[in-house]
Amino acid sequence: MEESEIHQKIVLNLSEVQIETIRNLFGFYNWDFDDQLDQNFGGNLQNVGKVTEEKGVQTDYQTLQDESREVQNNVFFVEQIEEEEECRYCLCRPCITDERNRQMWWETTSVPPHSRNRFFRKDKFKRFWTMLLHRGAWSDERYLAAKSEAMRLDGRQTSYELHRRDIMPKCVLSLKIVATTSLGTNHPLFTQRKFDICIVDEASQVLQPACLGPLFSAHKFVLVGDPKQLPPVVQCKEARNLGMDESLFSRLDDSGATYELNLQYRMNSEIMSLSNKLVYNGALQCGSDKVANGQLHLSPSDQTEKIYKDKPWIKDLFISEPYKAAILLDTDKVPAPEEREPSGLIKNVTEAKIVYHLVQTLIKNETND
Ligand SMILES: Nc1ncnc2c1ncn2[C@@H]1O[C@H](COP(=O)(O)OP(=O)(O)OP(=O)(O)O)[C@@H](O)[C@H]1O
Repeated sequence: MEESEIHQKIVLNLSEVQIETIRNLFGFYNWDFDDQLDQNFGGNLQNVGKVTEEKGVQTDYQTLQDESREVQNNVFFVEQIEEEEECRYCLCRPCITDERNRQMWWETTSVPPHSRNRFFRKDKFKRFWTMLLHRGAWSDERYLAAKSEAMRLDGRQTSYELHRRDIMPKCVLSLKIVATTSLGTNHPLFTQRKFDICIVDEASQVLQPACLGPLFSAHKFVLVGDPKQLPPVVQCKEARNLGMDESLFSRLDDSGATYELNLQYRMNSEIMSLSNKLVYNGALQCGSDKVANGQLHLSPSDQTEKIYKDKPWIKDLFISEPYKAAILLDTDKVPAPEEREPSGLIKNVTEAKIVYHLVQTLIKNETND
């Protein structure tokens, strides 16, 4: 090992509980350590930056540094209109998170997003919060008062002291409909307000602990799911045997509480009969005659005719007859054997080629269906 590597510092940004644990551990083994708290960031981010910069890794601290430079060039400058009322949440005149005023900061493209924030929403959202940081919002008395009130209101006491997004602008708090993943509901938006109804889609595939989280943010809930589809994926056999793959939907499923939706609009009657015979015991119905009799009408182009000449089996598949709505292709005699790659993945090149030809034929038809 290189000498320089041996003397590298490891610097962490920690919660109080983690600090206490590490102190005890280091004390027990009599190891040296320094507490280096940075007041501005609530942790020792500066040192994280120093250590990882040497290794050429981009860090949040570096991003902040880059952003600070940009701030000097007024990238985060938000025009303040004195006559407007100041928003008590974002401390701007007028409120910049209001949909009408969004363009005042939203369109800035000169700051490259951090690699972890490259998705559109995260990137824009992060810029907004960084901008508030540079406006000194986090140390403003009004912000601190609102923050302690938010902490008082949050019965769940999630780790607020490290969370800069605990104060939501009024316009965000008052959104009527919010979509999220089950695990996304520890976001302050959900801890600081209660919704009328929480609708959990695909609830029969969500683990019970994950499904319960969002329900605490609403007065009523509706679970939407299909217990005949896959249950939650639990890889551990022991956990499965102990019932971990039972969804909240299955647990609460009861004729008094469950309303069955039997009309479907996605398959014609021929395709539906497969599902009905295999799974739903005849309960599924087509929502309309149009759906029941729906067919794909293909208008072969010159290119399709050429494909049909070379591969007559494809022409046979695409005949527009109701009885041809669901076709099973038996590749046993082709043959189309499966191959296992060294990584353990299974592939079937011949079947992939068949799918390729079918898709090509569909694309080359002159149809708008
Ligand atoms: N009332 C309706 N009239 C016409 N088409 C509809 C109607 N309801 C649903 N559809 C169509 O049926 C298809 C399936 O609908 P949707 O995705 O809402 O079903 P779902 O039960 O949520 O499916 P999943 O099993 O994927 O959760 C869509 O193409 C949708 O446009």
